[in-house]
Amino acid sequence: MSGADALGTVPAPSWLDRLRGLREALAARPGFRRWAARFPLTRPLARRHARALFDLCAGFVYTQVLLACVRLRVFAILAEAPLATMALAPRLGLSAEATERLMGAAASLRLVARRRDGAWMLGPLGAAMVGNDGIAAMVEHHAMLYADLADPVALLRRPRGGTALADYWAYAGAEAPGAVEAARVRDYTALMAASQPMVAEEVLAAYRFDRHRCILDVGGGSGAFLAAVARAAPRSALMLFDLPAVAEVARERLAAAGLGARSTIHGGDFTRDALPQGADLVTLVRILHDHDDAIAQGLLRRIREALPSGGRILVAEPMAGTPGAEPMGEAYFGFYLLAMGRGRPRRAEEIMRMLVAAGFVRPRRLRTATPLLTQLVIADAGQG
Ligand SMILES: C[S@@+](CC[C@H](N)C(=O)[O-])C[C@H]1O[C@@H](n2cnc3c(N)ncnc32)[C@H](O)[C@@H]1O
Repeated sequence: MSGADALGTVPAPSWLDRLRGLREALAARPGFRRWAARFPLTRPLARRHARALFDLCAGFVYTQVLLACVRLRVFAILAEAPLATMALAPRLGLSAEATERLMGAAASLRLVARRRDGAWMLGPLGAAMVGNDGIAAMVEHHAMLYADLADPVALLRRPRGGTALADYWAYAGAEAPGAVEAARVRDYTALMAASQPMVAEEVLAAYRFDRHRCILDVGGGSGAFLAAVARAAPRSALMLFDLPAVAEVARERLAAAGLGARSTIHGGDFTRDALPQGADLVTLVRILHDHDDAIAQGLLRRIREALPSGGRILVAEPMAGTPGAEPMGEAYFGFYLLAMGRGRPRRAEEIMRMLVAAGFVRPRRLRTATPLLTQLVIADAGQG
């Protein structure tokens, strides 16, 4: 909420807001914009703004270019070897003309690049997608979000639910999440497992897990994160808690990874059931933002109850207000979770306040290499 009171009266603006107001009032005048676009000192800024605004208007087209590249396996094909249009076209199942059209668009987005001899090679962004099944899976998954966002005003006005994403994330609107059937958790659990390695890499580089005797991953999905933790903390016992249908998948996956003897799997509903005791570290990876405040706060309280004094909680998820990646929080996750029908992105400071309200002490942030992917907050279970 803003600083406005219940009647909507806004307090006097700060001098900085006054300056901003003046600048935007000028920019809102077409005559000033025409002048700024020609005047040498303001021209670079005017061009940057025009480009940023164009990118906002056209972003959905860029996304579809990326989707076409993913569906046609362009990056995997060019990772084998650069190819000329005539050789690439049959691999993509496109005409030479359509291949040129797609590659030209992808080159302008730095997904691919044209060599001096005319052959197509990977561009810097396409290269970053090679071998990263998690990004490709998210690009495919976005087809659903794209459909839900077709009429954003209607989405903002309608009651929750009735969207493709609310149906996909079966727990989001369920009266009794614990009763959600296996068939309804399969797809999201596979998507989470595919995108988990990039998150686990960030978290493991930022925090030492081998100082803990027993680690409980709440909402641990199929165990992809716990399996990565197991390698970094070979002597720690492992516990996972998730909905019963997901817990079954985790049991099989961890057993197949040779971690059956080290891990205990618990099926349940963390909005109602007590969490298992015995861990000195509880991890919550990509969980809190999926839930409204009351559920999220209740979950933190349950975790505090399950931890001994001196135990610790680690929260890892993309957070609002990430410097340099602000649209990822408020715009992307804000609207993704709106379509899903539950939850909201929170700032690290807000999560720290919630942790204190749940009885944790010394909440603090840990630095990650790519805050866009995940930020980290830890806190300790105080006495009592
Ligand atoms: C977004 S996924 C994250 C999975 C995993 N932590 C990861 O990062 O890959 C959220 C997880 O929370 C689980 N979950 C949601 N609501 C739950 C509830 N009420 N009780 C137990 N688990 C729940 C889901 O089944 C899902 O596995």
